Amino acid sequence: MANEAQAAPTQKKQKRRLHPILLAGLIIMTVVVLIGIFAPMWFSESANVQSNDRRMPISADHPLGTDEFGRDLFSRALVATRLTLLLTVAASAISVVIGVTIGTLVWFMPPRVRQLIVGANSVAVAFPNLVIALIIAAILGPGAWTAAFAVGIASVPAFVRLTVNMSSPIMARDYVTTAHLLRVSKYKLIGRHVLPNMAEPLLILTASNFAVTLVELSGLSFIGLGVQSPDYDYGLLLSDALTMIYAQPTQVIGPAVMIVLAGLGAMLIGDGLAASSNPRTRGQRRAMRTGTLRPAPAAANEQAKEQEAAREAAEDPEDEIDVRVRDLRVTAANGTELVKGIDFDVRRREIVGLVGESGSGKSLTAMTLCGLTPEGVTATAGTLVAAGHNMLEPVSSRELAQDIALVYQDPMSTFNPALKLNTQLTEVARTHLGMRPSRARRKLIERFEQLKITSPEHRIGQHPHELSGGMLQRAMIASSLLAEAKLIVADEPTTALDVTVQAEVLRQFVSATQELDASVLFISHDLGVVEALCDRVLVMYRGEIVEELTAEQLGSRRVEHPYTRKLLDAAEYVEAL
Ligand SMILES: Nc1ncnc2c1ncn2[C@@H]1O[C@H](COP(=O)(O)OP(=O)(O)OP(=O)(O)O)[C@@H](O)[C@H]1O
Repeated sequence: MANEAQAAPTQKKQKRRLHPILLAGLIIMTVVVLIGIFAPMWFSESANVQSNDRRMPISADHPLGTDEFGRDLFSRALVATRLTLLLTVAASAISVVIGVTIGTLVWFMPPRVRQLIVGANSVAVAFPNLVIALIIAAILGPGAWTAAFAVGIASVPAFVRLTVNMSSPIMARDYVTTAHLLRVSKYKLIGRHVLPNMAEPLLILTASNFAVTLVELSGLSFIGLGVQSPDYDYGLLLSDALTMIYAQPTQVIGPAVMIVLAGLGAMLIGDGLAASSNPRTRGQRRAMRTGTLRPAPAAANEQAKEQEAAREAAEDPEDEIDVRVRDLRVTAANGTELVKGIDFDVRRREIVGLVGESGSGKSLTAMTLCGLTPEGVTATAGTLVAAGHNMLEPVSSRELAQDIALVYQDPMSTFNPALKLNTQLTEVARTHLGMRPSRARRKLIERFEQLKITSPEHRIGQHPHELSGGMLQRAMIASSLLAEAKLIVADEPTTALDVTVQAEVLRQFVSATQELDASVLFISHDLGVVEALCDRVLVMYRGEIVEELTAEQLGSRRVEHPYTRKLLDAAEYVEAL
């Protein structure tokens, strides 16, 4: 208990910790913004008033020297920050507002018009932003705000694409359909249901795009299409410096450093946001760093003995253990015990079913086993070994991604709607197994064929919203087989499948796992499926494993616990209907 009490405040403190990349980006960006606010107040005179100290070299008075009019170059680089930031913010706002508006409104247009707009947008995305910005700026003529407009418009297609892809699965959700039927106005529908559900990826794109916008605006000013003298931004300062590059090369330092600093800050914020929102890394941080998963407060030597036994078992070829769980407890924030000290093993090549009614704790067990303890709960265990890894100690995400594959219950929320299937499903194989993209693609097509996905070559080039729920579920199973993991944890992997394809998909799934020598923890409500598929079955009831059965015992109905009996009776009743 003392352990628990001590851990709680630490947990609270660590929960607020930002991702290090995001923190670095925010610090850099804060410095740049402060420069933008205060530099024009403090350095305006030395930056703008001409003096006789012309072309002075670097000195204590002039850290970057002076230009041909005697103006301090250090001050000019700092003062230029405000206009540069203002123009970048304006351009970014144009891209976001117009892009998101078009991307959401297309869903209220007739299908043909929508296809036309989405098609035209795909063509626009293929053009480099800078080329589009140059054309618009050349048509509108030179000027700071016309350059901001041109650069802003050039990034609109990227936002349209993201919004269309993100909003597509949201528009198909039941609550949106219901709101539509209830005649909720389209603006309310967008504001209440669509935009909040895609705020995170939009924020990531906005931050990353900010850096690109800043560089493009500087580029336009550099070639004379952006900010015009006597105003100046980083681009114009660089342009002035270029004419003096041989006589006074130090003149480029100020604007160059500032462009890099501001761009780096924005990029790091984008990357940091993306890393924080990645479920795999986010789960790992929660599990490993926030202390939501920790060793049970048992006697330390007892625990060490258990873990040693688990390691030995894993090394013994006669008795290979892929999963060993001892005294796993999951507790909600209000103190309710959701999983109450369960024990089980899964041996190599074994398929173990975990059955139980809704809310019995199956998913919590599976997620905690994979190091993905959900937010709001605390897990403790005496031993927790998954795919040979001691999950109570930090395990690298690379090793986890390689050795444990997860098939989630809800395929719709698992996929990134902005990426094509090939890109996201082959990610682990490419990045962690070092597979060449062409090989990963070929293997994915083979797995799609094995799982009866029609036109696999065409399907892998599609976005998730273009596939049905059942197809996505099969695609997810296919990707779990691609990584050649040692342990596959499948949480209701066939719920969205038609019964006619379910049997065939499960057969192929089993034969693939055998071919890969993988062990499987298979979670299901369906006793029939579990009976046909699994070597052993664990029956879970209100957070406890109440009975463990072999497939044979289940088949011959030799069960003891009244709850298992009830489950069987219910399954037979459904079959008889
Ligand atoms: N993050 C959480 N915070 C608090 N309680 C939770 C959390 N996740 C799950 N629970 C609760 O824990 C219990 C077990 O949930 P779990 O998702 O493991 O059930 P399950 O057996 O997998 O059910 P289902 O088959 O419906 O998915 C439920 O009462 C659920 O409400």
